[in-house]
Amino acid sequence: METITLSYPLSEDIIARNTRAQVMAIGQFDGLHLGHNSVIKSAVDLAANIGLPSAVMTFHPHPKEVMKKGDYDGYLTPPHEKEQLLREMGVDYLYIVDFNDAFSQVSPHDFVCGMLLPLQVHTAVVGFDFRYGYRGEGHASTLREWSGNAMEVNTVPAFLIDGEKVSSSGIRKALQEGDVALADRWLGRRYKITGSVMHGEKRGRLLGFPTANMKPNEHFVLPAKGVYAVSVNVEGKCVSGVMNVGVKPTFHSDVVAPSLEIHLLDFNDDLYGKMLEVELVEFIREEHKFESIEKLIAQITRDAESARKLLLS
Ligand SMILES: Cc1cc2nc3c(=O)[nH]c(=O)nc-3n(C[C@H](O)[C@H](O)[C@H](O)COP(=O)(O)O)c2cc1C
Ligand SMILES: Nc1ncnc2c1ncn2[C@@H]1O[C@H](COP(=O)(O)OP(=O)(O)OP(=O)(O)O)[C@@H](O)[C@H]1O
Repeated sequence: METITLSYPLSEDIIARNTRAQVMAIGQFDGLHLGHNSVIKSAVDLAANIGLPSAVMTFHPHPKEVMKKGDYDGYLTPPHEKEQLLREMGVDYLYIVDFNDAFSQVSPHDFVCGMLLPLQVHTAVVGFDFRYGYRGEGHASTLREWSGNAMEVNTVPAFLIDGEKVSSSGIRKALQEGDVALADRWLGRRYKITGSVMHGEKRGRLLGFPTANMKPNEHFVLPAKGVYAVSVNVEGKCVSGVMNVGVKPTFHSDVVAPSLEIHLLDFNDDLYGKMLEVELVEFIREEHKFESIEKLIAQITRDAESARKLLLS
């Protein structure tokens, strides 16, 4: 797969190199959940059937981040992970459009005529509720119209689970409520956060539970504060663990930003500076302020046992 970054208006270079018609799925696609998969798979399958390359057009940064919408809280799949997942789906070209204030003002007509037609989009594949252009005024139904019938448009029906439309915002909400099972069901895989191990306050070892303090390498959506059973990829090796997402109220009363701390089961190597991929497996409990360190240690011992039962038995 080739990744191409674009900005509006398109440069002469980009227009000149795009000489081949393509089938393009268009959308934000944060999370690449099962609804997104059905749109992208439909584009990949159609492209194969008619002998054209398949493409995905997405936008970065997230429009909600640029437009300072109050409900923006990070990425489910930052660009690097999105790229990897799309490659695995067999997409030929990934176009990442620079989403900025100026681009947010581009009209639906100009998006179609100034971006999709010069990129030789033969068929645009979008979901039933796709919106585009200034204030989201463009609909799937107007794509063909603005192209003067030069472009085909395939609209994919809603992908539902238990009667509900699978959506990125639903997955964000589920994670923020600690509902890992729902997030996983809608994603079609486990939610994963990637980051590197930093030095912490070095208290964990004294408690008998050394922890890797992880700094996410992107602005990921964080799950609800609490304790989770996790499966961790440490340099290609899969290790089970238990993670606390929280502010450690037993020791601090003024911390606001939650930290991510992982205790790996049956593991003793030095992890500082290493990259971890942490998959959430199950929510175990909420974070508490304990009245003594002994009570905290007893609880973490039970947490580690719960994680062991969930992951290793
Ligand atoms: C599985 C697990 C559960 C934890 N639960 C809590 C908790 O409920 N309340 C709390 O104040 N700290 C909790 N902690 C955080 C510990 O207080 C923390 O690991 C310790 O302060 C060490 O921090 P440091 O690595 O930054 O030195 C938990 C840690 C782990 C690994
Ligand atoms: N469940 C779904 N079924 C079919 N198409 C979908 C589904 N979810 C999204 N799409 C389509 O995928 C493309 C990308 O959509 P978008 O990223 O806005 O999805 P979303 O999950 O609904 O996001 P949000 O929850 O943030 O509104 C659009 O063309 C959209 O119509």
